[in-house]
Amino acid sequence: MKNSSTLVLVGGFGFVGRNILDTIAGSEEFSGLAPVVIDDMSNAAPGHEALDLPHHKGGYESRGALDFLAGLEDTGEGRIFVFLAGETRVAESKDRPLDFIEANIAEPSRFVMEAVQPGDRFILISTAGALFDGSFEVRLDSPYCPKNFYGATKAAEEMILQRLVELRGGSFGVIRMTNVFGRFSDNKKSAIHAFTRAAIEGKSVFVNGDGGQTRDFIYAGDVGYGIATMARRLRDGEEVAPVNMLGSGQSTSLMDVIAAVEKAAGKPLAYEKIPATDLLATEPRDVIANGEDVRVLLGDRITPFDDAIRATHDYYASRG
Ligand SMILES: Cc1cn([C@H]2C[C@H](O)[C@@H](COP(=O)(O)OP(=O)(O)O[C@H]3O[C@@H](C)[C@H](O)[C@@H](O)[C@H]3O)O2)c(=O)[nH]c1=O
Repeated sequence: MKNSSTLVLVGGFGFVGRNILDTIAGSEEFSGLAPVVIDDMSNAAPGHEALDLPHHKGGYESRGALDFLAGLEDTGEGRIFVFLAGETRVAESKDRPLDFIEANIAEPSRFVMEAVQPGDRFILISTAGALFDGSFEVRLDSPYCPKNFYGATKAAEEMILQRLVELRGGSFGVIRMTNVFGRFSDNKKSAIHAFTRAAIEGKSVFVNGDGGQTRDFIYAGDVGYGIATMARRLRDGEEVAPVNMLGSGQSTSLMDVIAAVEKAAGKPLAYEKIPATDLLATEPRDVIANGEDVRVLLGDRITPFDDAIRATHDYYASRG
């Protein structure tokens, strides 16, 4: 039996990181991965205090984070980085574009130059929706055509970090995700989370446009499993593709999201349609990931949409 490999989750106490940690803690399959977390706590999901694992609370770009990495035991197996940090709000990227360059390109680049060592493996978490214009089914080899500034920074980040990681003697892979929803999303402002919280609290929501825009929504538990699986395959020396995608392979409109949230809540959700013309012009109308491509990491382990909405509703309902 090999030693465990250190799995460094940068931004690991946030929404997706917490789902990865949950997966790893819950299954023998991932016992070869020893997670550690670097997180500035700006988006930490509740309950991280109870997690018993090595961590550094502070920005990954700070000296303290690099010292933390240097102080970890060398298992002789090399490290696997999962880089989750960054700006993700499509709607905000047109208002403060330079923040997105700093958070999605400049700071991650500096981190790679300082932290990555020969033999390390680096997984960048990226977006499947925002890299493309929404006019075709997204495939692993689809050419970049972002419609918004956020997507442009993620495309640039993928290209730049790949080169930098390789310059540092590491190996690079990317996992692009469609719209993720589910447990530990307390700080997320995205549609399903906003709608679920509003349904529980009896509040009203805004629907941009006609609500006919579609997204490929994927349950966060599946995303946690998919990312942990890529890390586990790297650790075991299995062949992995440089570009990977996590999605459900199904498309759901915003109005269908409302119907599913109402079903889970057992009551109607009040909403108001607003034009939001400027914002909609910068978004893909439809996002769907190719069904075969998402099975590379997930196989058939894709949670049905209604079950995942119910689990999300129950998570919020239980939090009171
Ligand atoms: C939050 C919200 C969204 N919308 C609309 C905007 C979009 O057309 C659609 C989906 O919006 P969002 O859920 O915000 O996601 P989005 O489709 O804008 O996509 C993004 O999702 C983010 C979570 C990721 O970080 C990004 O990487 C990207 O995938 O719903 C509303 O109409 N009302 C709302 O209250």
